[in-house]
Order: sequence, then C-alpha cells, then structure tokens
Amino acid sequence: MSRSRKPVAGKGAGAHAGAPAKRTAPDLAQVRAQIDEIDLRIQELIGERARWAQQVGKAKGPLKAAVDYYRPEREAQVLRRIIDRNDGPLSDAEIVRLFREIMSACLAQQQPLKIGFLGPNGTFSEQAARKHFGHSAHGLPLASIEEVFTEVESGNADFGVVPVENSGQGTIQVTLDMFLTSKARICGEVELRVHQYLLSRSGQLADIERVYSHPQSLAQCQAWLRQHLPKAERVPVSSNAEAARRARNADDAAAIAGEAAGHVYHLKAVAGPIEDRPDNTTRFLVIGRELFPPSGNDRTSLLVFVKDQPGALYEVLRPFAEHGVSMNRIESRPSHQGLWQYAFFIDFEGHVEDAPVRAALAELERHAAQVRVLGSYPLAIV
Ligand SMILES: O=C(O)C(=O)C[C@]1(C(=O)O)C=C[C@@H](O)C=C1
Repeated sequence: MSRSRKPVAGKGAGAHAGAPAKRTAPDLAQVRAQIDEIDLRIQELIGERARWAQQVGKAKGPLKAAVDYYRPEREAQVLRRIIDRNDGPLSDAEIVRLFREIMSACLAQQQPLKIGFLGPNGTFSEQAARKHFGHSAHGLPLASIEEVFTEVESGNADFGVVPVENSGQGTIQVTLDMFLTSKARICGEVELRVHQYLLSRSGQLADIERVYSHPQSLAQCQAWLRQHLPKAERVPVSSNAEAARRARNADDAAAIAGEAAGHVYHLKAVAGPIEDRPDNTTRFLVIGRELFPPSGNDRTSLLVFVKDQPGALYEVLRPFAEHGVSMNRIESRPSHQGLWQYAFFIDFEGHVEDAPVRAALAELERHAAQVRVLGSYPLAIV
C-alpha cells in the first residue's frame, strides 16, 4: 500500500503567495468516506489473511488441536517485523496489540486455545494472558498458581500464564518452586505495566477501615498506604480480583487491584494509580508442555541442581562466561532434595539450539548434579 496517502490539512480558500497558509478543518464527511474505503480494504485483507492462515493449518498436516498449530517463535518474528515497520502514529504497543488479535483470531479458526491463569476474572494474570494470546483464546480462571501448572500438565489447559517477578518486589517464589517438581516448560514471557487502584463500593476514602489485596500488591503500594490510610487493616488474599470481590460485599473495606477488576466487580476508584514506583512492571511466564524452535531473539531458563562441594557455584557460572553467553538472572532456592541443598534458576540470552549455548550447557552438565532446561522462548515483545 502506498504510504503517500496520508491525510493533509486543507489550505484556506484565500491563501496566496507570501501570506501564511490558513488551515481549515478537514471536511468530516470526506474524511469518513476515506476511512470507510480503508476499512473495506482492511476487512478484505484480514479475510484474505485468515484464509491463508487456514492454508498454513493444512500445510502443517493433520494436527489435532489449536495447541499443535500455535507457533510462538513465528508470532514473535511477525510482531518484531511489525515494530520495525511502524512509523506511527500508533505506538508499537498499540499496533502489536492489534496484530496479536488478528493472529489470535486466525489461530482460533482451528479451535481456540485454552489459557489457564490465576483467577478470578479481572486479575493482572488475565490481562497478561490476553496481552499475549489475544481475545479469541478461551480464558480459564483458576484458583491458584499451583493449579495453573497442574491444569497445563494434565492437558486441561493448552497453556498457562503465571507471574514470576515484579520490578520492585522481586521474585514470586511460588512460581519458581513449582518448576522443582512440575514438568511444565516455559514457552514465552509477557511484561505487563501494573497500575494499582484503590477500589471501594462508595468511592470514599473516609469509609475505609480494611484493605484487601494480594500480598505483592500490598507491598507495591505500602508507601501510599502509610501516607493515606495509616490506620487501615491490610488483609492479604489470594488474588487482587478476590480482593475486589470481598470489597464489593462491605461498606468499610477497599481492594487494591487493577482497573479491570473494578469494572468486573462494580467498584469505584477511590484513588489511582497508587503503586509506589511509576515503572512498576510484572513479568509473566507462559507455560506449556513442549519446547519450541528459535525465534532469533530468545531467552533460556534453566534449573540447575549443584553438587554439595566447594566452588560449585563458580562451576555453574564459568561455562557461561567462557562461551560468551550473557546471563540475565540467577536465583537460588532450597532444592527440596536435602537439608541446605540449593537449586539455581538461571536465565540467559540465546536458545538451546544456538552453538555457544549448546557448548556452555554441555560443560555445565559435566559439573552440576542435574541440569533441566525449563524453556527457550522469545523475549517479551513490548
Ligand atoms: O505461521 C503459522 O504457523 C500460523 O499458524 C499462522 C499464525 C498467524 O496467524 O500468523 C497463527 C498462529 C501461529 O501461532 C503463528 C502464526
């Protein structure tokens, strides 16, 4: 499509050489006629794309379910190209959101993906799931992070979305610990800017004696709470949406949750955003049952059980340094395999199929008690 068809503001009728051009408002009917024509072309192209996506399905052979057609590495490549091409006026995040929805709809032609997340509806986990899989996927709100893992492992959910770390509060340990025993694999990551709101039935700060929220959200807003509600009791609950559900049933209580939870549970915003750090971001993992090929810009997560001997951690780190593999994160957790024994969760750049990563892993395996590749997956896209 030609890029020369951008709208230009009309010149005033009386404009003449030497005088500043007088701008008039564009004619509304004419602009709408242009938009109608463009919508027609977009619709034709979306239909054509959906028909080609059906052909992709046929090219992949007789597969059983949507989960077999889903290709996170291909989606990441498509979205990266879209960002490279984007010259506005829509932001990268907006244009990516639109194209994700198109891919979500194209994929759902086979059968929609079923995505488990920490429910009830209205949680940040649901927002992260929608951001990654779009609205044509079926959401499966579950009671706990543990249940997201078990539903994915059993096949009741095709994929799950679980929080793993917050920019201000650090690791969500229950998620890491699940990998010690679960067979789930990591096949993607999602970053979500998290904006917290104080929500209540009346919308009045003076009424609030109790504040419900997930412990992570209470921690993200502690300075605000100290300043504005120093006397209110803080009650940790299993999710922000559960907090909103409780606040709906009380006159003297509020919830800290996302705006979406306020809409779902018909609460008014007393204040917000109230997170202490304006760049508050949570990283989520997409979990599934298999590993996917490289997308060209990937991260790998490992779980390493070390031998209980001097220099064990050094031997874990050395292969990465020697093979030029850039490590992003290392975190130790009790291994649950013996008293004072630890497992290391390690994230680094690259895919297990990349040569330097393969070499580093081969060496690591010689020194560690056990190495488990949790997944190699595309880096989060906007
Ligand atoms: O390219 C594919 O493999 C497709 O199935 C098509 C498509 C798309 O709409 O672009 C849809 C689903 C996959 O997850 C990746 C991409």
